[in-house]
Amino acid sequence: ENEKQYCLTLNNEVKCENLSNIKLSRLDGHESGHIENIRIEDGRQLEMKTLSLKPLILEISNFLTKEECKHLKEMAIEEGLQSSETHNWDNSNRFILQDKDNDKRLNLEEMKLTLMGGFDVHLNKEDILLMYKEIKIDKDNDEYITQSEMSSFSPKHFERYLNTFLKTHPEKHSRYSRQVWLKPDTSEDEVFNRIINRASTLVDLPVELLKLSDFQVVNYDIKGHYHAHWDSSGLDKAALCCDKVRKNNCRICRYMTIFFYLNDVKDGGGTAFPVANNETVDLGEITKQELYNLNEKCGLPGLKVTAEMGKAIIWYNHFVNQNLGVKKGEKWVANFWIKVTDDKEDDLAKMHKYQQLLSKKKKKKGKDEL
Ligand SMILES: O=C(O)CCC(=O)C(=O)O
Ligand SMILES: [Fe+2]
Repeated sequence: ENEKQYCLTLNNEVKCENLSNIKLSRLDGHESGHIENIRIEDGRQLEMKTLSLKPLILEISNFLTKEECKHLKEMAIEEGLQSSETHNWDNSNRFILQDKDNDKRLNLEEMKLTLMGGFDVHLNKEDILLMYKEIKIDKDNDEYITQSEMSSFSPKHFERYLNTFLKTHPEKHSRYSRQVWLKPDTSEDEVFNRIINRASTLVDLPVELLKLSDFQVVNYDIKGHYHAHWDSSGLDKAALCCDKVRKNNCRICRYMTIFFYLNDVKDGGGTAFPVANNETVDLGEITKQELYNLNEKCGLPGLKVTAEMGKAIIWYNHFVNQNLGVKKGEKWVANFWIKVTDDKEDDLAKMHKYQQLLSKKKKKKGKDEL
């Protein structure tokens, strides 16, 4: 009866409810192409279009105004963008020899997987053969690397070579961009907070949840891209969500992604979902056909979304997505990754606490203004 109450903000209203009454809402899908009119807080009427049902992907053009896009870009520049690395090259603990067939040597395919895991690079056979030649590892030229051929090489040797190689082959990066985290929880920026509020209304999730989530602005230059990937980790792993444990083996728990395009790209720069609008997804096939590799596969088949300033797309995670690379101009986007762990009570407690903090701040501001 005396169940604990949690207070959360939605549509500018704080509501307090029992744990069991609070549900994580999820927008409904309609058939692909379906358009629903929505009205946002500044009075503008927008269209929300269903792009895919499986997974649910929705598109809202002009969700952000030109000024808001510009503002987010400026905030990012002020904060300082840094090269995106999906993997920390300093610790080579992901460099694990992928001797799949257990024959105590690596064939080209196995080396490819080894380097992909260790350094987030997408190499083809020619790239690897060139590397063998340059670093003189394949002594007998048989395209196999045996234990003895490997013995005088360490991950550092590969790393050094690949660093140089990637400078002239940026398309072989798994992710080639610059990025910066903006901080929704502590930011007092009015425009940013307005955007967060609008997004909260759009996806029908409390402001506190969005404010405790991850917001990242990304800038792509020519050849900038991000290969197909998951925005969230798989559920099957025996690890805790990264919020609770800041360990190497934690799971990234992102319930959904709200994705913003902050400029019009002159050529290229779309986002591809290679397995969208599919009833069944065969992960083995994705890997085998390298559907995640945009250089080789150009993001086909599946859904492609063009980059247009102010457009927002939202989707619920646990399916693959991919982009197409910038051909001309540059590309600015922002990811709003909505984090939900597997512990509802803990999430709500955090949000509730944050809600109290927010309302305290508001009150204080009010007093100061008098
Ligand atoms: O830039 C894009 O189109 C997609 C980027 C993306 O998926 C990501 O940053 O996680
Ligand atoms: Fe992504």
